[in-house]
Amino acid sequence: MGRGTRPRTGGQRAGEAAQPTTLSRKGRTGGRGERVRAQQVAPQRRGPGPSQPVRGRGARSRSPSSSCRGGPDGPAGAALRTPVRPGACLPISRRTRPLPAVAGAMALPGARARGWAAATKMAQRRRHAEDAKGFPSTAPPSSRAALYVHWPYCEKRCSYCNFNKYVPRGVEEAAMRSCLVTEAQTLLGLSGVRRVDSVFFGGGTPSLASPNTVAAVLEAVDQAAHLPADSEVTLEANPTSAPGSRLAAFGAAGINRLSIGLQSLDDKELQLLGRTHSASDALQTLAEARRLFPGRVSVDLMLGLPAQKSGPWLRQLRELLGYCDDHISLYQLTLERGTALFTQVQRGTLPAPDPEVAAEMYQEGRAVLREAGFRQYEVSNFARNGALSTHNWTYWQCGQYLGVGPGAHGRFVPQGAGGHTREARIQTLEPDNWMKEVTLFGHGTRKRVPLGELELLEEVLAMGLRTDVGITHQHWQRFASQLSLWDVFGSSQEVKALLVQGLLLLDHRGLRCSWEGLAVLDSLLLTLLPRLQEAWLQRAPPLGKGDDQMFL
Ligand SMILES: C[S@@+](CC[C@H](N)C(=O)[O-])C[C@H]1O[C@@H](n2cnc3c(N)ncnc32)[C@H](O)[C@@H]1O
Ligand SMILES: C[S@@+](CC[C@H](N)C(=O)[O-])C[C@H]1O[C@@H](n2cnc3c(N)ncnc32)[C@H](O)[C@@H]1O
Ligand code: SF4
Repeated sequence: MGRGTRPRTGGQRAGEAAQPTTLSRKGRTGGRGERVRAQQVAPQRRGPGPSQPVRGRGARSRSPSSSCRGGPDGPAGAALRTPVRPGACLPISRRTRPLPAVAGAMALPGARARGWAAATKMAQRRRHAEDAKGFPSTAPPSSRAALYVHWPYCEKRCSYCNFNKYVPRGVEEAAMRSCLVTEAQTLLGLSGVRRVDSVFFGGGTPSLASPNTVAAVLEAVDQAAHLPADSEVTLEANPTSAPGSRLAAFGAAGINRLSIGLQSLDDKELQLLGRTHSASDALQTLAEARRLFPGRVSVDLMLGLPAQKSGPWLRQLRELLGYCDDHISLYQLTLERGTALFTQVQRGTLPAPDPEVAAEMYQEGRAVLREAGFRQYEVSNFARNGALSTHNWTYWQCGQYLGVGPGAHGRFVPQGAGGHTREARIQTLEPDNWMKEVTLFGHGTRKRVPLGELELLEEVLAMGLRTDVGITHQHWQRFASQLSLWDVFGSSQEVKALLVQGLLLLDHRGLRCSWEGLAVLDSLLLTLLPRLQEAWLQRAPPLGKGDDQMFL
């Protein structure tokens, strides 16, 4: 099938948790407002607006998987117009408009003043204490979770970025640290989680935070739950904010995996993106990171920039192969309304990125990585030597995760809320407001949305198919014990057509995309999601409340 003959897409936007179809459903949030307040959620100010529903016409034409991290993202229909959208890793996408910088705060106090010794000591204490606790590694899913921590500050606004980030004059780091610790403790308590399998410090630019802050959060997590020494603990690092000595201090604080925002190996492109680093800065950081965290360094590389051509980009990728470690993420640029790049393209001072060229880059790029021994384990993510990101894997497998910090997202079953219903949560976006709320309530949750049965299944489908293993029968049954994958998809003629075209596989293992299918996942979901909705509505009535699903 030639290019352009079928709707193509690939995934979601870079760097976000691919998830909640739910938080973004119009009409669902309104009626819950009162209940939410009654549940003592911190007062709402503003935040991500409602996004497109998953069902209905608008939703069909956009990719559910494109809503990756904190809010609705790309324009409706982007999934059809855009050939591939590799990118994002987390659930919700965000319509988080960057808010004004925090004014009048002091410059980086905290760790720099205190030195790294405290951080190192804390990390060591954590490691030693764990054996004594004797936690079973086979804790039930309801008592396990991943934990995301959002550091909302950056040195400078990149021209393309619409994440929840702020460029302050200074940061009240001690206050921020204390609030992150408090919120982590509160959410761990609310969730009843007793074991944290991974922690991810994302942003913003968490490599601007002090290692003391990272250590304090990890210490709190370990005390409130249990953080095994071999848990994956990732930090996103920007090249210019992460010299070797600082990276080492993060290692001493408990970080054991780094995700470097390299973005490009072309200085002109880096300038266009408004990055503060050069290609040589990026390579130097990468080399230092590999020395300190061998086998546990990832790089983000962007594609589909205005005027970018496939040949030179592939040369960059090949060059990168000479320097990189065992994990690479390829993120297609999403032109975000409200960013400098969007305005430049809108005014015609820059050409719009060509989706056909981006599709070509993605297809050829993934082939290059395959040849180099990388497994494409997810739409945008490639690993060799088993270096998959376990944190992001939890999101794709619809495991529980807690979101700590301004604008963080989480999904977990709150204890004491009368049962097993999983909730999507989003924390208040603006850091000062979030800190006030954490101080008052112990957390800055601004929205809680219980996930309905069908919504959860839609997520299991849309998220699971992003991975190369797809959805096994066993995995599906954890969420839908009375509706098998065969029941849902086995008799659909439309699904059969996708199987015949070799885009999808449904067999004794479960449902998954083929290599070709993974690159056009969003278009497959246009068929699969409605089929799931139909089958779910026609299913035999459940025996009793909660009998047909486990919401874990
Ligand atoms: C851009 S991805 C980069 C991942 C990187 N390529 C890697 O392999 O580690 C950032 C990750 O942070 C997490 N994340 C980002 N924003 C988040 C948010 N607001 N709430 C929860 N998790 C978030 C997700 O796990 C997402 O995959
Ligand atoms: C939000 S950043 C946070 C980490 C760090 N500050 C950095 O810049 O690498 C995480 C990733 O999201 C990607 N990203 C942000 N906005 C994007 C967009 N509009 N399109 C594609 N990728 C984007 C960045 O390139 C980066 O690799
Ligand atoms: S440094 Fe990262 S989070 Fe900050 S503006 Fe740039 S891309 Fe966005």
